[in-house]
Amino acid sequence: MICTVTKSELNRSTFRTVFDFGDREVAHWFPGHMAKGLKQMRATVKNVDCILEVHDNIPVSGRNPLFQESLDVRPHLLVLNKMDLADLSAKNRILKQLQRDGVKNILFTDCLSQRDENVKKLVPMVIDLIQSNPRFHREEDTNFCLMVIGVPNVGKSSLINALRRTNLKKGRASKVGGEPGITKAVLTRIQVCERPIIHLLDTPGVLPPKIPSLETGMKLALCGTILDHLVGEDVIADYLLFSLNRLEKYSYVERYGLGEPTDDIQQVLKHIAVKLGKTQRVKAITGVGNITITVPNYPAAAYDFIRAFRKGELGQVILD
Ligand SMILES: Nc1nc2c(ncn2[C@@H]2O[C@H](COP(=O)(O)OP(=O)(O)OP(=O)(O)O)[C@@H](O)[C@H]2O)c(=O)[nH]1
Repeated sequence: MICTVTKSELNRSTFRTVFDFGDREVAHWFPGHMAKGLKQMRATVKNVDCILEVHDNIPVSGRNPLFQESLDVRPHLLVLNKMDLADLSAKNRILKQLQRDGVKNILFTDCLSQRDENVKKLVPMVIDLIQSNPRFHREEDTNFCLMVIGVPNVGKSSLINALRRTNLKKGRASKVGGEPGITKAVLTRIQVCERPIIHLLDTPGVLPPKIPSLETGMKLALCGTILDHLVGEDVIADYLLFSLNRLEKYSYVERYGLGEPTDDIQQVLKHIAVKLGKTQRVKAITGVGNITITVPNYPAAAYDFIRAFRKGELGQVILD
């Protein structure tokens, strides 16, 4: 049998199979003030009928085991948001994995879409869940109260806005931000449905992500859960390239005019910088005097590469 291996395939066979995280210290990646939320959430949970736990394209390792330990006393719906950015061919595998972890109720959403059918299903699902579980001291109350929780930047505020848009035809109530931790730890009740009356407790639900390994930490960083500068945009960009190659998502090659997949982040960033005109003129001292040379602005290119991924422009991906 004749087996033809292209030059590009041969190159790819030399790509990294493991990422070298170095001796980074994840302990400092998560600002302490966010951990305070958990205490507040524990105190609040007794006034809640159902918990909406929101996650994005790290649906398994992005979850915080503290949730199961301290908040899993109420009916629970896991909302996997940003599904427009996810590779849905992995959906069944993820569902099985989550079911093995004891998660029974799961809904996939895209909160930015005005026509997401699953956002419409959320209220009926929640009502079903509440009515099939004991409500204890809240049995007489005809109004329902939900709590939204999740690690930063997964779209909790966007979900609240989508629910208001869908069920009340109302606009934004919750501030949406691209930086993790924009939702402040203040308890706010936001109405999301008229019949029955359903309120959501916005904002206390920022769980500090549990970072059991550098790999999980880097996935969280890639999805914008951790402030970029705490991890380093250069290393996030390199981990992004590593992940795209591992998942065989090669659309970056054409987008940045690279010719073929590469495992070399400097090469990718150089192309991005040139393509986007993100170059800097710097002075260099040579043996024959000072000259000005043009060099790629690597930080700006890294920033652009990461942003493109988060907007789904480098393909649909599930990192778990
Ligand atoms: N593509 C896509 N982006 C989304 C979706 N939902 C939210 N986003 C974006 O994700 C970013 C974070 O959204 P927020 O709603 O502020 O997230 P949050 O969980 O409230 O954030 P914190 O306040 O940091 O806890 C924003 O840039 C949103 O536009 C979605 O379904 N799809």
